[in-house]
Amino acid sequence: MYLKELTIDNFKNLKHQKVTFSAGTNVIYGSNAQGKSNLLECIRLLSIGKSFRNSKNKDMVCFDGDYYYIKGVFDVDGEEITVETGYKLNQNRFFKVNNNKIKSISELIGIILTTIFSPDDLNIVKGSPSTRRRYIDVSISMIKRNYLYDIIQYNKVLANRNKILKDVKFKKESARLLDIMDEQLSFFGSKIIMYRRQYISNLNLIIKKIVQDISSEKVDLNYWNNVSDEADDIKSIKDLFLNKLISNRDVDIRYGDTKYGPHRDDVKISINGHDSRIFASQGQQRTIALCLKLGEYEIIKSEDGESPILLLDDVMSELDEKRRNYISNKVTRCQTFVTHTEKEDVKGDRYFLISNGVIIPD
Ligand SMILES: Nc1ncnc2c1ncn2[C@@H]1O[C@H](COP(=O)(O)OP(=O)(O)OP(=O)(O)O)[C@@H](O)[C@H]1O
Repeated sequence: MYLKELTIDNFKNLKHQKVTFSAGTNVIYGSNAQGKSNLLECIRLLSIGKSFRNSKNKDMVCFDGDYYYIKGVFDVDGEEITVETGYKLNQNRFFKVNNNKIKSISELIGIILTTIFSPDDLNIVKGSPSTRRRYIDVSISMIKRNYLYDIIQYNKVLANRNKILKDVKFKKESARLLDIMDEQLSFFGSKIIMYRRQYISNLNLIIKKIVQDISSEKVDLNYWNNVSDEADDIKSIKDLFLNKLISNRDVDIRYGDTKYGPHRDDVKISINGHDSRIFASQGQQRTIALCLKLGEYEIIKSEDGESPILLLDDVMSELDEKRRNYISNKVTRCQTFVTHTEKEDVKGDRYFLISNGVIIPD
């Protein structure tokens, strides 16, 4: 799959422009703060419906404008697919696929596959469990169509359950409501746990191979959750989860919060047998982050049959030659966007200079 043409209007410092790209490697170069990452942000937004820099909608609107609009024309297995998004200040954002409005991001994710490498990937290794959950959830959503829907539903039920738990006027009706919510929470939660367990076990196998190729370290991923250590079929996980919710209900009421469930999940990453959050050096953290992303790329490719579009945001300069070559050899025959300050440093099929928000093909 590849992005053929991108139309951008008022997205951050990128004013109105239409650009066509190569199906191979597109090198986006230019000085600092010219709009290179903003361009990758547009492409990622069309793929997962969210900014990879966690920008809010209003912050993505150009300072002197009141809306932004992005349209990408993609080739997916020979078929042309158009994805559009737009936002006007104080209105709702919209997404369209082939001119049809879609209701939820869960219908968008998985159509245009992308994997992004950015310096912020280090946070997956050293950040909080929620950062690792987000990384895993986006990766799984790309390949499992209903996964994001399950997550959204789970979070809605969880928020309602916590609201009831905190309600000082806890009554008999509240107990009945909690019965219904525990049933729903265990229904959606068991699916999330099962998919995460399968995905992380698969990723762990792939990463072990990648690590061997690029370093002498030993990296291990372990899925951690407080519902079930072993069970990997939905029914057993659901029963275990429901029992925990019911038996812990009094404690949950006391704390006004739900103790058990995938909202507390983590991925424990160890390097040479030690917790990477505490013991990994900067260089080792970078190696792990790179392997996590390469692993994600491999899984999406093998599950979908199509290579995701690769977005390499300012990462080449941080890697040594061995790792740069490894990426280049690994990701052949897929469309790539690489941002860099110097044109000469990166081999590409087409080059684009970005200057003050204007994309100029060479
Ligand atoms: N809403 C906005 N409206 C206009 N400009 C914005 C907006 N948000 C960010 N910018 C500008 O976009 C520019 C940053 O663009 P970007 O992050 O893409 O830079 P870059 O070329 O990747 O730089 P670097 O090489 O330093 O990473 C900054 O000048 C910033 O002020």
